[in-house]
Amino acid sequence: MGPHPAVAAIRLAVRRVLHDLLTEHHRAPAAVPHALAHEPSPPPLVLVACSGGADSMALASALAFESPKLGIRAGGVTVDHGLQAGSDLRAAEVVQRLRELGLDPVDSVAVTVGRAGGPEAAARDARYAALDTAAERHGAAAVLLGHTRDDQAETVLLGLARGSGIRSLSGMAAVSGAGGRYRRPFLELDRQTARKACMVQSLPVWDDPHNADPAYTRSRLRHEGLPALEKALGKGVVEALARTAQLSRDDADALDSWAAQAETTVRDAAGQLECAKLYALPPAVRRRVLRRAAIAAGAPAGSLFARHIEEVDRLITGWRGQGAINLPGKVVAQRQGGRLVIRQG
Ligand SMILES: Nc1ncnc2c1ncn2[C@@H]1O[C@H](COP(=O)(O)OP(=O)(O)OP(=O)(O)O)[C@@H](O)[C@H]1O
Repeated sequence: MGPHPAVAAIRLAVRRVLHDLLTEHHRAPAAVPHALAHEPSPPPLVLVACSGGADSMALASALAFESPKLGIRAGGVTVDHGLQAGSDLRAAEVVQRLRELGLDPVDSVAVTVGRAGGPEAAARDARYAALDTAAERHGAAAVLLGHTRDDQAETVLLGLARGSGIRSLSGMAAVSGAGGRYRRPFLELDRQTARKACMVQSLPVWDDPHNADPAYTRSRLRHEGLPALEKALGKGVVEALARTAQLSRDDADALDSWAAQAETTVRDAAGQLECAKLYALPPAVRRRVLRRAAIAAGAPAGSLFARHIEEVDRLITGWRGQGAINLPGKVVAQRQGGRLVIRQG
């Protein structure tokens, strides 16, 4: 008898990603010192980022099962955010569970969570910094994350509520980070399947109380927003939102490359942006050109919002002699004799 369907599903999802990694590894093996150049390159190491929750425990179990069959080394990292009493004990417990699955090396990394951008963003920044460091320390080829289709649907809704265009609707990528380090094998799998896979394999899981705390936006969305949407629109809404993410990502990539090309055609010989040529571009491309120009002038991408770009756009499409527009990073945009000048002032 084969494994339970939920276990088969998580293993298949992980196997696909491991196959991709092996193909990439054989195509571009890591640089080796000259003396070792003739020896076979060591098998790649893949780490699972594990909170101890159902999604990442399911991921760890599937990695532990699939990696030896493909000659891949598998390890794990858990990050202790230090946000709850006893979080160090919980991290130690996760380490033990990962070792019991046969993963090696397994690390627990304690981080200090700052305040920048709010509690969720600060914890995320600290977590990714710790995962980056762990991956580099061990020379890992990839770090697997347990984001599911449900997480993706939540991310799309959060982007939609920000009102900043299709890039923010495109959610999380299956491959991201420096050199494609982060992989999300469960992005097309629902949370229930991951949880079920843990249950049937008798894997103990830890339910993060933050996930149920209504003080957090994502938690409210998970427990109130999405269930209300499902009630109104039907069960397929999560899948539809996840599909929206993929379609939006492709559209956003296409528009970005269009804008990169257009930018070279709207500058004069001195490199200044010509307002008439900007005016002739489709709005979606023009706004991207303006955003690129503002970032090139020194505006930090993370602080540059849709409303900033709309104001700059009005210098082109709604010109009535407005003054200079102040942008984040002390960048100023102003119209001067048919040219749009964007510079740090
Ligand atoms: N403390 C942590 N240590 C290591 N990895 C983490 C930690 N917290 C989250 N991750 C990684 O990020 C992924 C997404 O985490 P998040 O908390 O957003 O989702 P989740 O649905 O609660 O996941 P999980 O059920 O695995 O905790 C996790 O599946 C895991 O891979």
